Amino acid sequence: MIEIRHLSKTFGRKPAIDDVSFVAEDGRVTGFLGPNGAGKSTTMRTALALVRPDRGQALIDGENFARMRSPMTAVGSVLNPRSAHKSRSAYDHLCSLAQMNGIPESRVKEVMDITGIAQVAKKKAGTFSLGMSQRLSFAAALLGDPRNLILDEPVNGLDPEGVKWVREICRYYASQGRAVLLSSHLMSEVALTADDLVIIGKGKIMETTTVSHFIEEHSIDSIRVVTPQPDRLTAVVTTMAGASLQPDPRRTDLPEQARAFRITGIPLTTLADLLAREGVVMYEFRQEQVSLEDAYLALTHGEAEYRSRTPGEVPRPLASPGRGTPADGRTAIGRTAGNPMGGGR
Ligand SMILES: Nc1ncnc2c1ncn2[C@@H]1O[C@H](COP(=O)(O)OP(=O)(O)OP(=O)(O)O)[C@@H](O)[C@H]1O
Repeated sequence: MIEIRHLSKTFGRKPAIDDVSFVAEDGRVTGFLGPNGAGKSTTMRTALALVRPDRGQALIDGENFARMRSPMTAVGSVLNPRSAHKSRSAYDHLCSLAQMNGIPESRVKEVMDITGIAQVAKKKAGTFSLGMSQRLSFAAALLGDPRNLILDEPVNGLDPEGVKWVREICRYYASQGRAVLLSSHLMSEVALTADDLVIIGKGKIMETTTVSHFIEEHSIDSIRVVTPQPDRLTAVVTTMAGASLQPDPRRTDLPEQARAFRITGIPLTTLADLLAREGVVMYEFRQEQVSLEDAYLALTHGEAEYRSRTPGEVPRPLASPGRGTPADGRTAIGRTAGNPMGGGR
């Protein structure tokens, strides 16, 4: 069990985490979800005594990591896929970790098989792709057959088979009664893997719940209707108690006179019958579910430290005629607006 109790840490003047508390229970995968810079890594690194907190404490099976006699059997961690010495082979890297921690060499072979890197055992870690490096990090984490796993964005750089494998490893360890704490900024990934959910934004815990409860709470059914008669549609829907209608901004190849709406609070069949009876013309009529990713983004909106913008949202500097400026005064977005994806730090 991993217990995070009232952890706070400020770097310089900036609080990275502020009074963070939650428990990753045995036998469950706990998804630790938050946008970039939310404080996930700081929390995990504090639990592993790599960051000293200003306040609070983190306990693994009731013990402080820094005071553990046999840390590798208590907790395995995947923090940085490129942590192995570049000029060492994967095998030598794992052997030296095993030796330092009193783990038999036979376990090195086992974890290489489990993580699928046995074939590249003699290759230098520096030549590994990001995905292979991530597998090597996992091999190191599993060496001590740990009772707990702390995994910081473990699917980064993995191919679909690797992503599925991480999911299976997490589920397998949880099924054995161990605690798995898994960070991600992708709700879709966490929803497929985790039982419990801790959502963090700007260093503060925003929600602790279970994945199934989050799905139940946030999966709202809506009906998308496209019609050339928006006034008639609005008039019909507003007569229905509990129904509400909003314009749907996703205008995918609509005829000019058509408008798209999202309608909630009314069963699909009731609405279909009503619109047919009233003779409202429809070009499109279908049920949609708000995706979990949308619900999560709505929850953490405003909590992201680094937000990307689409090229259209980035203000264009006024074009002054000169070298490289098209003759008609247009500016080239890619050149003038920087990286439209933003995001990194
Ligand atoms: N060693 C450090 N020195 C200064 N600031 C730091 C340090 N480590 C983290 N921070 C800052 O603390 C905040 C939280 O960062 P953290 O890495 O914990 O977030 P995160 O949720 O893991 O983000 P990401 O998903 O991008 O990895 C950020 O503002 C970050 O810049």
